[in-house]
Amino acid sequence: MQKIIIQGGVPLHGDVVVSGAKNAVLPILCAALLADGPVEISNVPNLHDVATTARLLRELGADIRHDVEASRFLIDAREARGHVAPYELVRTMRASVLVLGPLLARHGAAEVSLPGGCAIGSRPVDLHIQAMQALGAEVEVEHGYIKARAQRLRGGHIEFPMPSVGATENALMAASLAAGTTIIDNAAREPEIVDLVDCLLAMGADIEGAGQSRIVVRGVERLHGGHHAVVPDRIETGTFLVAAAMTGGRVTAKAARADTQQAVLDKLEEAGAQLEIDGDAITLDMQGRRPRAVDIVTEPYPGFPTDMQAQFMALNCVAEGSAVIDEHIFENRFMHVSELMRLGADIHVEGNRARVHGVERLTGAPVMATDLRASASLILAGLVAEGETEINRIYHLDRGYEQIERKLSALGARIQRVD
Ligand SMILES: CC(=O)N[C@H]1[C@@H](OP(=O)(O)OP(=O)(O)OC[C@H]2O[C@@H](n3ccc(=O)[nH]c3=O)[C@H](O)[C@@H]2O)O[C@H](CO)[C@@H](O)[C@@H]1O
Ligand SMILES: C=C(OP(=O)(O)O)C(=O)O
Repeated sequence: MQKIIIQGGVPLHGDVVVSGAKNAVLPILCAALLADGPVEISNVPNLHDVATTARLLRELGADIRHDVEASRFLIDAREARGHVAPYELVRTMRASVLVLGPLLARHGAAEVSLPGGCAIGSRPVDLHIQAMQALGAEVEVEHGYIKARAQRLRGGHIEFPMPSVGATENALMAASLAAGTTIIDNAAREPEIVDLVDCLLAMGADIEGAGQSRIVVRGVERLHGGHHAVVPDRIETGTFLVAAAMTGGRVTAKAARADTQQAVLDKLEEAGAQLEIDGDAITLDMQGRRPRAVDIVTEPYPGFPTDMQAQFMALNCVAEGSAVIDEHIFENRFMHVSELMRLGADIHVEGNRARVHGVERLTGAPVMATDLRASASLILAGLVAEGETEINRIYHLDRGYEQIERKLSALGARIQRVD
C-alpha cells in the first residue's frame, strides 16, 4: 500500500496553482444528468472522487469523455436511461447520493444505495429524502436503498431544519425540472451551491437567490447542454496557506478565490500571517515567525468550514499559546487528534471540543490517515516535525487533493510517495 514520507523542517516558498473544487465538481457532474444536450465542464480536478462519479454516470448510461490534460469533461446524458446507483459505487463516496434529485427529475424514478458510514459522523440522508417528498415524490428506504418515484415532480416549499449542502444541492437539481415554483428555505449558502446554480443557469434553469438562505427555483420543461468552469477549491487553497503559515514560509496560491474563504483568511491573520490578495492570487507571508494559536468554531458558510478544522488543529499544535476548537457540524470529526498526539501534540478532547496547547516541536513518527482532511492535517504536521513522518492509508488524500505531494515538493517540501 502506498504511503507518504516527509522529512520535516523546510519553510515553504513559491507559487502553487489551486485546482477546481472537489465539492463543487461532484454535484455539477451529477447535474449533467438533467441535460438533454452535451455539458462541458472545465477546471475539473483529477481526483479519485471524480473518477468514481464518472463511473457512476457511465453505469447510468451517460457518455463521458475525460480530457485529463485539459482538466475537462464532456458529458452527454441524452441516452442515459439507468436509474439505479448501486452499493458498490455509492459506498466509496457519500456524494453519490447527489444523483437522487437528477434521476428523479429526469426519469421519474431513482434507486440510490444509502451512502456508507464515514469516519466523521453518522451523516444521515433524511433531509435529502424530505426535500424529494416536498416535491411530490414517494420515497421508501428498503434493503439499503432509497427508492423514489414521481410521475412528474411539482414545485413545493422545502424548509430545512438546518442547512445541508448536499440536501440543498439535490433539492436544486430536482426542482429545476419540476412543474411550478419551489422555494427552499434555510438553504446552505456555501460557494459550491452558488457554483452548482451557475452551472444549472448555463443549462437553462431559472433560479434566484443562490448564496442566500432562501432560493427560488422556477421549474423549466427542459435543460439544455452548456459549459461551466468549476470554482477554485477553497479547502485546497486553505490547506496550502496553512502549510506556509506553519512552516514559516511565503506561498502564493494562484487561481484562487479569496472571496469564498474570508473566515479562513481572517483566522490566518489572527494567527499572525501577513496576507496579500491580488486578483486571483493570495500570498501568505509568515517568514521568521511562529503562528499564534487561534480558537475555531466550525459553522455553516459563511462561518469557519469544518473541512479546514483538522488543518487548523495542526497549526495550533505548533503555535504559541493555547486554543479551543469547537466542531459543530460533524459529531465525530476529531479522528486526527490521536495521530497528531503520536507526533508529540498536546490535545485534550471533551465531546465536540478540543483544547490544544502549542508545543515547541513535533517529532516524526509513523501515523495513519483516517479521513480526507485528517490526512491533510498529518501532512501539515509532518512538514514541521523533526525527522521523518510516515503517513499510511493515504488513499483518502487522493479523493480530494490533486497531486498534493508534487505541489508541496515544488514549494520545497521534502515529501515523497512510496509503494
Ligand atoms: C461532497 C461535499 O460537498 N461534501 C461536503 C458537504 O457534505 P454534506 O453535504 O454531506 O454535508 P451537510 O451540509 O449535508 O451536513 C451538515 C450536517 O447536516 C447533517 N445532515 C445532513 C443531511 C441530512 O439529510 N441529514 C442530516 O442530519 C449532517 O450529518 C451534518 O451534521 O458539506 C459538508 C459541510 O460543509 C462538508 O464537510 C463536506 O465536505
Ligand atoms: C468530508 C468531506 O468530503 P465528503 O463529503 O465527500 O466525505 C471533505 O471534503 O472534507
